[in-house]
Amino acid sequence: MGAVSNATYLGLDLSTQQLKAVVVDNDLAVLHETSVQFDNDLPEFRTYGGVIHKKDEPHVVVAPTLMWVKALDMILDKLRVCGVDFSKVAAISGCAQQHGTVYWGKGSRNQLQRLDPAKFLHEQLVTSFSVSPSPVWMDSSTTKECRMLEEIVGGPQKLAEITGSRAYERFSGPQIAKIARTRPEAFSSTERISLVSSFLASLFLGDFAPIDWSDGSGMNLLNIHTKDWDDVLLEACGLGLREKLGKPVSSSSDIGPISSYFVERFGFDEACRIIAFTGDNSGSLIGMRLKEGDVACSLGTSDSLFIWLNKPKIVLEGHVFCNPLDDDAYMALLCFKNGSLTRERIRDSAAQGSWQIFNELLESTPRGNFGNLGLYFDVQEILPFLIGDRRFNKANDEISRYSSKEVEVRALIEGQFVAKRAHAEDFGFVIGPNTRIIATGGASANKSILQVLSDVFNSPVYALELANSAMMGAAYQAKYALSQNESNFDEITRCLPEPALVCRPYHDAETIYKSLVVRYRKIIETAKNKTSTK
Ligand SMILES: O=C(CO)[C@@H](O)[C@H](O)CF
Repeated sequence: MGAVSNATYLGLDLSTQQLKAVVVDNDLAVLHETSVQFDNDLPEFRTYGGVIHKKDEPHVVVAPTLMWVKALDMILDKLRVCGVDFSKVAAISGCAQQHGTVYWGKGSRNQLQRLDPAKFLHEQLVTSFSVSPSPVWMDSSTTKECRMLEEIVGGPQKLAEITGSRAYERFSGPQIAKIARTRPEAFSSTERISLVSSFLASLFLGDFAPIDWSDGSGMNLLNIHTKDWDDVLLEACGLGLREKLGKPVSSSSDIGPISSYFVERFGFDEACRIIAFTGDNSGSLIGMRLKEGDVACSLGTSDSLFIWLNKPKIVLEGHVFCNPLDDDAYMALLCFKNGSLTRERIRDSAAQGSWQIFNELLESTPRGNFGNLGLYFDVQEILPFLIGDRRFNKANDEISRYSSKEVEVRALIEGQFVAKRAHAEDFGFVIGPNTRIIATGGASANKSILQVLSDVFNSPVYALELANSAMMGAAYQAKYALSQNESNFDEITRCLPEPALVCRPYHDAETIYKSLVVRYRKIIETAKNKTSTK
């Protein structure tokens, strides 16, 4: 079918809380967009924020694999009811929450290859998974496996040099190693291990889809220089892992035709191509059309900062991933686990659950918040590795509560962004006079929050018309991958509007927040020392 003028492209984002889908035309304009919210639309799975926190196993966080399958059944029917003509879709790509792992049991490939178009996917795949529910990125129960991986290659610095990151609890390698150690029978009966991204691609492909280099960089298993698995790390995690993972591919690979299941059930053209799916942050980098020098700030379930890198660097905090658009480039990522769910907690406790009241409270307090600074970590934070709430007054005494709700609200938002700036500077992000912060994710629609982001980074903040940059990135990748022999990515996306300026920093911002960043560093050093001596 190729890139013909009336072609459309389907992009999906399987994020933590929902599955989102968008159909764009040949000019990448949105024709249809819809979503399936896991908690509300699939209540039978009893998730909160799309995940399940295991009560009897601290730090274990999972998500029902079959819920994701059922969400795909639902979202395609929602698109069909919206009037989408699937026969025009020339290519499909997607992205998904990173690091989560899906374990396909013995015989599941055969099931994928022989799906009955008269039935729902979830009816046919209910027995396909050897491990379910799936461990997801919010899990932090694999510290033992992290230390093992670092030790086997000669330490965290060496692991970061090979895979782009020191070992992190949420990364797929430590997660797989834990399954192999604690559930050896399930591990040995596993035919294929997918990331959440390649799992979703497998459904469309009707076969096991390969892991792409960019999302594969979030596993502590892929050598980001050779773009191949590191055998020492594979063997340390589990026997036969190379075969279970399959060969990783470039993120803009055409991985094959759509499964006949979708042709017969939904009317897709058999010429529709499936493009490799990738991680949600990589999808956002594509959707934001990030330029060198820009800093992307994604404000979602997790918050993340990322930049384009022309070459890798070795860091002990943060991550270097293979670039999803340019096979010779990279991207830097800093991830903060306590994002929107923490903001919603304080919205509910301090602002009666109303964003309007939240914003009024935020705007009623001065920059610097009378010297108060707060850190709010509902779940084990990644950067810094701390958990719990910590509130400090202007004398830097830790206190149990603030005197007013408006101080609490500002302490949350300033604390989240001061932490981001401190860790970004430690990583080597250059925040200078020409820096643009490009905001995306749900909270990027909140101008009051973006004003604090602008002040803390002393940089102007821009936002895209569409907050769902990861989903849009998937649609752009679908078209780009089909057309990359004729046009480069900039040419493909030139028709799109540039990010719009939302706010600029106040003149006093740099003075206020430069000192808050110093204070933040001292607070977390003290807190980490206290935690390590416990
Ligand atoms: O863990 C993360 C990145 O390393 C998060 O951004 C997840 O991808 C969110 F789904």
